[in-house]
Amino acid sequence: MAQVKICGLREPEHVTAALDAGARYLGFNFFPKSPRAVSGAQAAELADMVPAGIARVGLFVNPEDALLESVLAEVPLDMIQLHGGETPERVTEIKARFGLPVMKAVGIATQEDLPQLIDYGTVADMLLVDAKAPKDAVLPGGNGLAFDWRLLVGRRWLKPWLLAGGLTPANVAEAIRLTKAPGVDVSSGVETAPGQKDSGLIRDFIAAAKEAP
Ligand SMILES: O=C(O)c1ccccc1N[C@@H]1O[C@H](COP(=O)(O)O)[C@@H](O)[C@H]1O
Repeated sequence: MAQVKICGLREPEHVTAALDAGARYLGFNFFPKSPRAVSGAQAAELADMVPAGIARVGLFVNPEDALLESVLAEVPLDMIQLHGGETPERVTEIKARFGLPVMKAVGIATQEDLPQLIDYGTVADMLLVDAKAPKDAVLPGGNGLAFDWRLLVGRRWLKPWLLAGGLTPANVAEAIRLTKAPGVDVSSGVETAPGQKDSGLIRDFIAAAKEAP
């Protein structure tokens, strides 16, 4: 059964909805330009609601050490998600310095992008296979854009991975069926407007992912 990450949570009711429906990963966004960004204090309150066994993931984009230090001093995260242009060397450095597993996002548009998944698979603990953001996008993820999932058919990576990018309650089962993704990650597909999560959509998404063949 596919595991589910709900990303960009900001409200206690949506954390409860995700936990009750069976999410395995909950994402808190620390990228200031995102409509889903939370402060350390907000995230600490949400993180306290999460039982053992469910991973609290902090999303960062090209973070400096000072940001990681200040967030980790306040929020008990279980994993760091790196969603910018962090190099493999920077992934290794962050893992060593902060002692947490790292999930590295890789943007995919064409098959030329796929070798990055091999490179990052040697250093990251998990891979997040997302749609490549448009060149002029403000956000490097969370844009509700999908890529051609057929690029992933028959591929295997060195590390556990999640599929992301434009997933919704309506298309997630087909995405899992086609790619055989062991897990999926969603942000805008469970929202009614940017940054506005919806408990019903969260439940529908998780149910559809768990029922996927
Ligand atoms: O969600 C955001 O605002 C965001 C900002 C900066 C980097 C990544 C972000 N979100 C991640 O992108 C994937 C895909 O998003 P979507 O479902 O297509 O909206 C999401 O799962 C987050 O991990």
